[in-house]
Amino acid sequence: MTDVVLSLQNVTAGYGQTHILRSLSLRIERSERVAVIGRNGAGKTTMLSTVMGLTRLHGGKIGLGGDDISHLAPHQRSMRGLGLVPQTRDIFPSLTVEENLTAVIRGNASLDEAYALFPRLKERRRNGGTQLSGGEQQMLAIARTLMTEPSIVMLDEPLEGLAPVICEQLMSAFEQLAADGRRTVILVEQRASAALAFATRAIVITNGSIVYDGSTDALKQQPELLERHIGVAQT
Ligand SMILES: Nc1ncnc2c1ncn2[C@@H]1O[C@H](COP(=O)(O)OP(=O)(O)OP(=O)(O)O)[C@@H](O)[C@H]1O
Repeated sequence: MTDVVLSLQNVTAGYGQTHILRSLSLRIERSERVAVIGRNGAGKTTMLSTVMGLTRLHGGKIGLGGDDISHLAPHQRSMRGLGLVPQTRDIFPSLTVEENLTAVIRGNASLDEAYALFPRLKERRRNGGTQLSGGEQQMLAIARTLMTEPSIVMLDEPLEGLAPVICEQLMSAFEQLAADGRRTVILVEQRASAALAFATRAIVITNGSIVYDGSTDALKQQPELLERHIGVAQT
């Protein structure tokens, strides 16, 4: 039996009158690890922001659990378990690490859990957002989203601009997030090789349309498809 937690049905969305996503459909099941990959400008960020309610939906439906959330505001989607870690990180620069976390904490979320995932944040808990390195800011952005107790965590290019050693730490944190099956993780990444190593399912987007949706293992067996839609340099 399938347990679909997130569904997009013929979703068309964009900015102003411009359509970026073109009749996009997909169904994601509980505890899946999904990589969304594609070239710059393919529409990956637009897909996440449309799911979160931050981009205008021109047509189609978005379902969360059994409910149609197409017309809910972003905070209502957050209350229902959607969590987005935006590419822009959006931490509060004038607050300390701990204040950033406590400002959004909800339900049973705990600082201890966030600090266990990112011990570096505990060391830096009294530092202001602007005093953090890029990697620490990314850790804080992720931890902050976890404070809202999401059942679906959407990460938008979390590795962008970070040193390889930090990327490894973040990838290991994503493993922990997904490990116990409590959360569905959707990872949008330019670094396709890292995303494909993490995920069991891959979605490739080109020009706002899905050109591949299937297992990562099967995708890895199709280098010509990867080259055409992502570029060898990105993998
Ligand atoms: N706020 C906006 N207003 C108008 N057009 C936008 C806006 N944000 C993105 N776009 C356009 O939408 C298209 C898809 O952009 P999007 O950011 O979703 O792509 P992406 O696959 O996430 O790429 P990247 O890896 O560069 O972030 C691009 O043509 C982009 O220029």
